[in-house]
Amino acid sequence: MRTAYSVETVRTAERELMARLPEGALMQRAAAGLAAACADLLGRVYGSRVVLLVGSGDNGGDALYAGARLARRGAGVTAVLLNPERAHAGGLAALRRAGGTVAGAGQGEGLVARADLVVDGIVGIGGKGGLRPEAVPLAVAAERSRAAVVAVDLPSGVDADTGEVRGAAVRADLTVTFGTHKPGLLIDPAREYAGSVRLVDIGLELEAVPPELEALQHADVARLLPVPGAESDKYRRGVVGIAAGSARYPGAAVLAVSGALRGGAGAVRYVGPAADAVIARFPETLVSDQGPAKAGRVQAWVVGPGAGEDAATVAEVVAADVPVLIDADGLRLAEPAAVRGRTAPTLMTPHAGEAAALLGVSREEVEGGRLAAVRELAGRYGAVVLLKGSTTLVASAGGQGAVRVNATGTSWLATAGSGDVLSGLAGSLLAAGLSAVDAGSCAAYLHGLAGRLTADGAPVGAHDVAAGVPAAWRDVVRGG
Ligand SMILES: NC(=O)C1=CN([C@@H]2O[C@H](COP(=O)(O)OP(=O)(O)OC[C@H]3O[C@@H](n4cnc5c(N)ncnc54)[C@H](OP(=O)(O)O)[C@@H]3O)[C@@H](O)[C@H]2O)[C@@H](O)CC1
Ligand SMILES: [K+]
Repeated sequence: MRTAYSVETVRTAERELMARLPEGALMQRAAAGLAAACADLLGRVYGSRVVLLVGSGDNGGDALYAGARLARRGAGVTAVLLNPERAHAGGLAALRRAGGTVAGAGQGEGLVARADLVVDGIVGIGGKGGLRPEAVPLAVAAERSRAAVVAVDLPSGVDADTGEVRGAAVRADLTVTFGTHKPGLLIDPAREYAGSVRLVDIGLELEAVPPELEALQHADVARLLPVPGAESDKYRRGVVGIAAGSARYPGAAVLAVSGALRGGAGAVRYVGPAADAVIARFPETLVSDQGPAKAGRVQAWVVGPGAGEDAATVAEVVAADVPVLIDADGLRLAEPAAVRGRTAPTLMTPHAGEAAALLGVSREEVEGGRLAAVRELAGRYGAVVLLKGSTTLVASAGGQGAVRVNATGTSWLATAGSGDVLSGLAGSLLAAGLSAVDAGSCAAYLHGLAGRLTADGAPVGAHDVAAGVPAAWRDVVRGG
């Protein structure tokens, strides 16, 4: 499991560790890891041109000490000081001793344009808001230049705790972060600014503290996925009910069923007006022309994909005493009080637009502040909420505790019907006995991986993604 901790938690752990270590030891650990990552990226350090962008805090100190290490290995290192009076004194002295030079902010843009490597030490976890105006031209020059850009701890200008980006921020090829991932490194939009992320262990002790974010890895998903025992029959493996599709949108039903068939349930039961289309494509589906309440036993329901205006079916499913996944039209049609009143687990799976409608805010607000939005929805509905997107988030019912973040997605998954497949898949995992948080996060993981494996750099349709789920599942259980 990969975890990310809030700045407040990092600060507390940092204080405790600093009290036990000689002064400056932590910064030296950070700088050593940073310099090693820079050297790896440069390939040849000797003779390379390195420009350090140095702000007034310890983030700049890390950059200066790392620059000193690179200068000792023969790099030409120049520090551009944004605030010369307040630059880290020890770091500056170390750089000078190693043969590095110092320039004012006015020379920065020209230096950046000619550099092989730019180290962004403008601001780290002490930052508030986007970049300040004096730092913006340097960030722009770094983006335009052919130099590799390495961010120290975080790309300057992004919010460490939320992943929000207000105004300009540095775009990095690599972020070298210390002690733990920060939430912003795993959540869009900030995640996109970070490039690839390298974690440097500086000895912070965080195991006893609850993280802000958790990201499942292959081994975690492999442990959670259902495995049928020798005694299993279809009912013991779980039956998932799909109440989806309409005369207008029969395809949503077909796609939800296609996901459900690959999610580990022993059988898929379909109720709704698209039974013919479903059976034609997937003859193994149990179809019923009765409503959900009369359809026969299921261990979990999926309701909403392509449901159109069928509020009665949504209400019937929401009243069921088994785990329920509510998606798409179902999110709009479900009575909030009925959802809140449920006692069995509920999993809601909105995309940003649907989440915005439920919260009464703009889509941009949800996309810019995904973590707050998913927690808020989970709190309001007392339900597990899976907020879809390039970094899908899953919040526990009530919105407290660690939020799961999924990073297996690919932008090729932004295709019509892809969400219907995800719903079926997650519903199937719910029926197989996973908790709503596990079902949602494992489904997002498999769905993202299936998208990657199937797309392999080319456009794919939602049905291809569903067909790719078994390969993703095998990849996970075989350890990648
Ligand atoms: N955690 C750990 O264990 C370790 C942490 N370490 C390192 O320390 C870093 C944190 O250092 P920090 O606390 O000195 O804060 P930092 O991020 O340098 O910025 C503060 C300065 O930035 C300024 N500023 C604020 N907002 C701004 C903006 N938007 N745009 C531009 N400037 C802005 C603000 O200026 P002021 O408001 O005072 O004028 C203030 O002076 C951390 O990220 C990591 O790199 C490692 O060395 C070792 C172990
Ligand atoms: K930085």
